[in-house]
Amino acid sequence: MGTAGDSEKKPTVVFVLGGPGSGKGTQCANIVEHFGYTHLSAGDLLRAEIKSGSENGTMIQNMIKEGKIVPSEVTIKLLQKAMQDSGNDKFLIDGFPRNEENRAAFEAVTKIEPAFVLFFDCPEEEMERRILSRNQGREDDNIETIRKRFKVFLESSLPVVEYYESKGKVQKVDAAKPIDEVFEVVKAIFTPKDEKVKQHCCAIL
Ligand SMILES: Nc1ncnc2c1ncn2[C@@H]1O[C@H](COP(=O)(O)OP(=O)(O)O)[C@@H](O)[C@H]1O
Ligand SMILES: Nc1ccn([C@@H]2O[C@H](COP(=O)(O)OP(=O)(O)O)[C@@H](O)[C@H]2O)c(=O)n1
Ligand SMILES: [Mg+2]
Repeated sequence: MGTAGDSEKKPTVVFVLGGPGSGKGTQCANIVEHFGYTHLSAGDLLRAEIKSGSENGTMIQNMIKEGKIVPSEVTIKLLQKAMQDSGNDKFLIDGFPRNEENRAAFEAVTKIEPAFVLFFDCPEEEMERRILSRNQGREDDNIETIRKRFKVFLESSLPVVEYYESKGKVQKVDAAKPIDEVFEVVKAIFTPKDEKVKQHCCAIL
């Protein structure tokens, strides 16, 4: 029962990374529908924690407003609880790890290595356009905070992507294309290899 050395199988985790507005949440919803994963957005979990009136709420709210990254201890606890509550064993972890501290702590605490990292690559101007027309009433979707989030993304989050790149674990997707075109590429990444062979055979028959 969760003790070291037992035979309990570790869950499958895919980290979904990309700049603010690159389409992580949008594509995760599509992946859930087609491939039976549970979608856990670190940002959504932090926003729910603020709403719940938790003692960390004010701290989290201030950090999000400034585009800063919340200490991993807080975020990892929320992720672990959501994983347990889901009853599933396949997870898309969206917007996490966002810095080296997030990454190292998650690995140390959960002992889980991601199966791979899905990275949405999108130019900043396009991400800015998308966030400014997102209309989700988010306190951090204003131009001042957006600029700060872009800076944090370049300085702290991209190095995490590079770390996984050096381990050969990154599946990079051109996220500047329309939603359905991005999903075609994403779908191919999640489709098991034997299925792809089958589809290819059917296509040429
Ligand atoms: N490929 C795309 N092309 C145009 N708009 C998109 C695309 N993907 C997402 N969007 C829109 O851009 C906004 C940001 O997408 P979202 O999934 O919330 O990104 P993220 O979670 O990476 O911040 C949303 O309003 C969404 O509908
Ligand atoms: N791992 C994470 C993820 C998000 N966050 C905070 O939550 C904010 C919003 O994250 P998000 O993933 O919902 O944002 P988008 O990339 O979806 O636009 C970030 O700018 C951070 O302030 C965090 O502190 N740590
Ligand atoms: Mg999101």
